[in-house]
Amino acid sequence: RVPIQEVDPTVFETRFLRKIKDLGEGHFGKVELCQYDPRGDGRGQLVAVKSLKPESRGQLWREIDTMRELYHHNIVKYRGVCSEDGGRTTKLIMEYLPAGSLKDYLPWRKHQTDLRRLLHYALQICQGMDYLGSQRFIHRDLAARNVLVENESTVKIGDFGLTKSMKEDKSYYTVREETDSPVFWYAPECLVDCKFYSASDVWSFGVTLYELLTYCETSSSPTTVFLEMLRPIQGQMNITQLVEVLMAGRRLPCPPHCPDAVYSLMRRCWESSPENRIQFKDLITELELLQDERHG
Ligand SMILES: COc1ccc(-c2cccc3nc(Nc4ccc(N5CCN(C)CC5)cc4)nn23)cc1
Repeated sequence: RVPIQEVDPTVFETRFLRKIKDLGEGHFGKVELCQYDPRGDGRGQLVAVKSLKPESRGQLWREIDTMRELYHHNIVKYRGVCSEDGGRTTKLIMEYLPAGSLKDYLPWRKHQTDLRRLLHYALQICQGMDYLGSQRFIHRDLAARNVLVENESTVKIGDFGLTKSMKEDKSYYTVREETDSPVFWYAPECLVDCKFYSASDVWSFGVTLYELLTYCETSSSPTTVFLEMLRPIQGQMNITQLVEVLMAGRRLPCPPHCPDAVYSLMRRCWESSPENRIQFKDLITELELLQDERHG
């Protein structure tokens, strides 16, 4: 009997990985669209391939180990890894979502996307985040740019570059000096104490909900609005000014045409102290109630 060659489907060979285009880059490295075509018939699957700058290699393995353990309808699927030159460079292979992130998708679909659908996306993000929290992970970079669109009824959390595991039962993660941190998505405790709790992800979700209700348009983005609010006196905005404004109780404004009930949900994500913030499981309940109301 000839033994059937056991092929590990999560091992991708470089020679069959054909780059098609760049999908995005960050301080981490980059994500490319590739076709994996081992049969060479041009009918291989499309995949999103994340590679990191060499100095962040350790980070990529943490990200790979994170994604390997996550199975949820609203989290982008891990496909496998591709190691080159003797494992010195490793790439993370994920399912490819053709429509891109909410920031790529929503501004162009503004007129086909009603409030009910926005709340449906918000609910799915909370379901993904509630699952992430149940696995003792903290995302630390939840924003519309990291939420990917599978189709007009499904979105998935798509980037775990800053996700930290809280296995050793700590309740927060101490942020190292981050290069270009998404400060306008950060809760006060992250800005002041460099501490990231699961409740800090709830704050970021509130900002992401604000982005959804403004259709992810750059003109009304959190960065634009906060910078206007801070109107940097001596030009360059600094973290202290942002903290002062937040400690004074200032928050992003209610987006145009956003119902009070939805804005009050955002405000409950932006409570100054983490323990007073609403949790993802309660956000799910509230968003489901709002959905039913909208069913009429
Ligand atoms: C921070 O940059 C990224 C880029 C891609 C991903 C990622 C991870 C895991 C799966 C996945 N699927 C897609 N799809 C996708 C499709 C289209 C576009 N854009 C098309 C239009 N362009 C103007 C912008 C990019 C971007 C991403 N992106 N993507 C995550 C972070």
